[in-house]
Order: sequence, then structure tokens, then C-alpha cells
Amino acid sequence: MLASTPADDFTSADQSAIVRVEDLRKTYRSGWFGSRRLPALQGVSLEVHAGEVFGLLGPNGAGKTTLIKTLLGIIRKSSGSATIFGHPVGTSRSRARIGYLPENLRVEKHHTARSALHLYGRLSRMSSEQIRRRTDQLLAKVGLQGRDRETVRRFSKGMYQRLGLAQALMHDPDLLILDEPTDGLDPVGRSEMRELLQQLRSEGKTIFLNSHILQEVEAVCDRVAVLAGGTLRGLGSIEELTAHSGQQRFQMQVLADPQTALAALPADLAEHAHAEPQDVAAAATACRLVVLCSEDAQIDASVDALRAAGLSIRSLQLQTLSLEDAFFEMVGNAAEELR
Ligand SMILES: Nc1ncnc2c1ncn2[C@@H]1O[C@H](COP(=O)(O)OP(=O)(O)OP(=O)(O)O)[C@@H](O)[C@H]1O
Repeated sequence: MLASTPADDFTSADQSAIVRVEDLRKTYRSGWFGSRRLPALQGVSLEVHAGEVFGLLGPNGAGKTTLIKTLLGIIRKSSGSATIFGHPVGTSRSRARIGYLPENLRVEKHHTARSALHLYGRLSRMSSEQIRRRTDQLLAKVGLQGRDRETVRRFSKGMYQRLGLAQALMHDPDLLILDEPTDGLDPVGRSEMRELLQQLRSEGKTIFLNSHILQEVEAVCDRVAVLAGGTLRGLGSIEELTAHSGQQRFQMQVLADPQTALAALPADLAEHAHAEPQDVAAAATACRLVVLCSEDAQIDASVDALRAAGLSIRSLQLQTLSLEDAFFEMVGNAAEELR
């Protein structure tokens, strides 16, 4: 369970806000005498509540790493406020309760899982006895028991990431900040990591997850912040984000190649549509055409336009908006840079 928190440990009225960010701004300076300014965060405000898995989503250059590094106290904000457990970021009291798994954790190849955890325990000023007990617990938790005396050079990427999670948990932090924890993992590795995150959530840990894998965020996060160009474009549960725009999505099978089908749509709808080739029986050319719209009349308009262009529609289905649809709506052109 989450360690009980003394009431006076929070500076704010909302006891459940573990991370609080208000109007946070960060401008990088470069060039001669810092003459070039790059605003990476432009007034971001959000809260992460106790026990939730909070996802941070955004295309490349959105400001995600800048936000995480600010929370960890690695870089200094330009203005605004950011606190963790009520303590300003960068202070030893805020850092003490964070476990961090960086995007590219590097463990020296000669280490075993056990010796690496020993080192991280030492860095957290734990006693040898505490380290031994905690190491045994964590190796079991992340499924590395029995492999703890092998050097990490023999580890798969999945084992390596699970070791990374164990090091983040070494000092039993209340808040975990995980930067792309499943990057480079195969489907099995991803699913193992997802199960571990769910287990940690059930133990009461608060998890701040930076991931560019939309499906993963959709599967594990209670709430999500969508960042693009240093500003927050959306914040809420998956249901809230997918419902926020009042958008719906419909899918058609059209007997035409993707370009022809897209070109036949009314211009305003083609902007929010995509198409991909589809195999159909017989020699016909077909595609799956997906269109986002905000009112039923637009479905009629699409059907009319496709028919007027002489194209046959084989099927039409209304679908629930996915996080991916909502994401692309929120970040607009910035999404083109999404990895
Ligand atoms: N040290 C720095 N000096 C100058 N500009 C920087 C620095 N670090 C980041 N930036 C710029 O700030 C903006 C935000 O970068 P940031 O790394 O926070 O984005 P990100 O969302 O993490 O992107 P990615 O998904 O590619 O890692 C980018 O335009 C980036 O080029």
C-alpha cells in the first residue's frame, strides 16, 4: 500500500494531488549569449492523483522529456510551479519518494541483477541487510529470481527493463516515473511490463508514464495528458478524451483504391479521413476508408459524394472513437512527427 502521508506533508488543500504542476514554463536558450530561445513548455498545468496511472502522450518535440526532467529536478523551470508531495521539485524531500526508470537506463555489462540492485540500494543509502531483503523481494516481483547471478550482458531487452523497474522500486518510492518503459520490447515483453504496472497500481503506487505507444496508454492509464508544442491539448480519462470533441468515426469498405476514395470525399471530411488498401474476393480494388465526423449529416454527405463519383460502397459501420483518433484530433499537424 501507499505509505501513509502525514497531513502536513502537503502544502495544498487537495490531499490526493501527488504531482501538481501550475502554469509551468521552460524556455531553452542557445546560441551566442543565449540569444536563441526555444519555449519547450508554455504554461502547462496538471495534477496526478494518488494511486493512479497517469500517461503522458505527445509527438516528438512536444515537451514530454522537459516536463519529466523538471519533475525530477534535473532541469530548472523558467517559471510557474511544480510540486511533488507538496514539496518543490528538485528538493531532496520531493526526490526521496520518486522512483525513476529512464528511457535508456545503462547498467554496466559486468553487473548481475543482484550486484546492480546492490549498487542502487547503496546510492539510496540503504543498509546491506535492507538491500539484501529488498533485492530478494524485487527479483521475485519482476520475475528475475534464478537469473540474478547472470551478468546483464546475457539479458534480453525485456529482462533488462524489468531490472530497470526493480532499480526504480529499490527504495520503495510512492511515485514511479517511467520513461518509455516498453520501448524496444516485443509483444511478450510489453505484456509482462503491463502486468507489472497493473500489479504496482494495485499495491497503491502512483505511476507517471511517458509512452508514445497509444494502445499501451489506452490499456493501462487511468488518465492521460496530451502535450504538443509545449502546451496541453487534452487531459482526462480515455473516455473523456475520446468523447470530448463530440466526434464519431465511421468506416466504409469502398470499391476503389485509397487515393481515389479520399479524393471523392468532401474536402472538409477528407482532412479527417484516412484510407488503406483492402483485399476483397474477386478482382475488385477496395479500401477501408475511415472518416471522423461530428454530425450524422456528414455521413450522408460522404456517401453521396462517393456515389456521385461512381464508387460502390460495400459496407458502412459507425465505431467508437479510439484514443488514437482523439489524439490525432488534439495534436493536429504536430502528430505527423509522432514516432
Ligand atoms: N537542452 C536543450 N536545449 C535546447 N532545446 C532543447 C533542449 N532539450 C530539448 N529542447 C527542445 O525542446 C523541445 C521539447 O523537447 P523535449 O525533448 O522535451 O520533447 P519530447 O516530447 O520529449 O520529444 P521526444 O518524444 O522526441 O523525446 C524540442 O523542440 C527540443 O528540440
